[in-house]
Amino acid sequence: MALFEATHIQKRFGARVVLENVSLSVEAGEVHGIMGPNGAGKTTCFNVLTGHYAPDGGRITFDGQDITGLKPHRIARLRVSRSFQIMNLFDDTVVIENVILALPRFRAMGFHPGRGVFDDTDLVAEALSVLAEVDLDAHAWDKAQSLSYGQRRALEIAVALAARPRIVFLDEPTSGLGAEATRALAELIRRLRQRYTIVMIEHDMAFLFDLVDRISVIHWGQVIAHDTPAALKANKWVARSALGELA
Ligand SMILES: Nc1ncnc2c1ncn2[C@@H]1O[C@H](COP(=O)(O)OP(=O)(O)OP(=O)(O)O)[C@@H](O)[C@H]1O
Repeated sequence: MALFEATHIQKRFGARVVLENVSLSVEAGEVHGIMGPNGAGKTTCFNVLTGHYAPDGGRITFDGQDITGLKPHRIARLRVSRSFQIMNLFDDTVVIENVILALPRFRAMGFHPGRGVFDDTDLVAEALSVLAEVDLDAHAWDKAQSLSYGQRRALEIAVALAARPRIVFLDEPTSGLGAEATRALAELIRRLRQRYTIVMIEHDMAFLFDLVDRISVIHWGQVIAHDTPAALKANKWVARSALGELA
């Protein structure tokens, strides 16, 4: 049984049908890529899968449980995490604070005016271990705004990992990164894949094809192909219609 499965997902905005019939499944331990031309509906698909938009049709299951239409916080509580295309960090704070604020145990404690973010040494240790997973533990007490662009992307991923997700959705992780930072990110994802199931939208074909087990190609509101990178490269029709760079 697939860990995460979406069947016949539909989503429209007014009269505009963005997802007409999207079905995809992700196995536990897999790195799954989502690609397709600009405006194909990839981010909309993520938004539906993670509860940010309610679908107009179709069904989504996670670990056998129907999660269709659940609110984002309910889905997040099942340990489904996501990162966003636009960097979503608290810049004025130190690196580790970004992670502490995302820890489920910190969030469950609620807000108390007298309590500081760093008061609980167990939470600090937990956040440090998350930062170590993305190689940012040495920068834990630096201001978030002092990080390089590539390190900021790693911190964003750490924020997504803070909930110890069973599956993590990354929306265009290489966007805005130069060649060196992209290489470092590929290395990071190679390590993370040993612990996490990952789904990522990506435009950088070389990056994607190198890292993923399978790819779903979204075009015209549907998954037009679903296969391994090698098989997709060999599929001339897919290459012409959706992979521009490879054609
Ligand atoms: N909230 C919304 N209201 C109306 N239209 C929307 C909304 N969100 C997305 N769309 C439209 O849905 C279409 C698909 O957008 P989406 O961002 O999902 O595509 P994408 O494949 O992620 O594109 P890109 O690769 O450029 O990020 C676009 O035409 C977009 O304008």
